[in-house]
Amino acid sequence: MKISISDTKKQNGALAAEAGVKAIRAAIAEKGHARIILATGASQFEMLEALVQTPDIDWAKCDIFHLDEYVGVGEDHGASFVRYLRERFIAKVPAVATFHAIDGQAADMDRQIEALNAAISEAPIDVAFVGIGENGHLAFNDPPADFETEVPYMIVTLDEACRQQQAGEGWFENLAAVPEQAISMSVRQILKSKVIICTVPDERKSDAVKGAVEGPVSNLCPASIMQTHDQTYVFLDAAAASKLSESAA
Ligand SMILES: N[C@@H]1[C@@H](O)[C@H](O)[C@@H](COP(=O)(O)O)O[C@@H]1O
Repeated sequence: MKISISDTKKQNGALAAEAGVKAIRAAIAEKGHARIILATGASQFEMLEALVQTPDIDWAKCDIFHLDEYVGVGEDHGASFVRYLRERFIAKVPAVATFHAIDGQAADMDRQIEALNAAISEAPIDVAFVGIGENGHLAFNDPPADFETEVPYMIVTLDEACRQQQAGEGWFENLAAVPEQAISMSVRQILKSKVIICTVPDERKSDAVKGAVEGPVSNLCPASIMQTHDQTYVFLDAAAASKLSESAA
């Protein structure tokens, strides 16, 4: 893992976007297109703002894969991650080649997952933008996460800490309103990305960041698995990095 620590969230997001853009441009230069995974959540706000403002990215040569979504949540809901990606990314860049959105209300969920699995398995992913949850989750793989399954997308059960974070961030009225299941990209699929750009601002993430960066690789802190990936870049603001040892900070 390569760690970057910025004074502010804004600067952190800008640096994360810049690193991601480098990987996107390299993929387009090398093979004519880029395959990109996008995460959602509060942690991605500043990175996405910087990403969509970056000039001269040939978005028509980019395939976008959606990292995770709540089961039962449709685009009319304020917490919908598809809605988030449409508003904060798709609407702000020229047309992309493909956008593989996850529909939380798909009538045939198994069929949707099969289609997503087929699409993402067609070719390697060049860059995955991810965050880390307060409970250390990677996408919606809560602890203890499945580090083994090779299935690209699957239905997962959310733990209470994760559901509390979502309610706490204001995406839902209260804990009871947060779905108990989600469709998530698997840990192994995320690790298949050539480059991983992990953007994590905020003090409330500082324990999870310490576990992910300095703790043992353990499915009790799912994000720690990124220590085993050779091109993971972790972008922290000072608050998120505040519990790291002196040497890291
Ligand atoms: N499912 C989302 C992920 O896409 C995100 O990367 C991560 C960090 O969360 P947040 O950005 O809301 O802090 O977990 C969320 O629950």
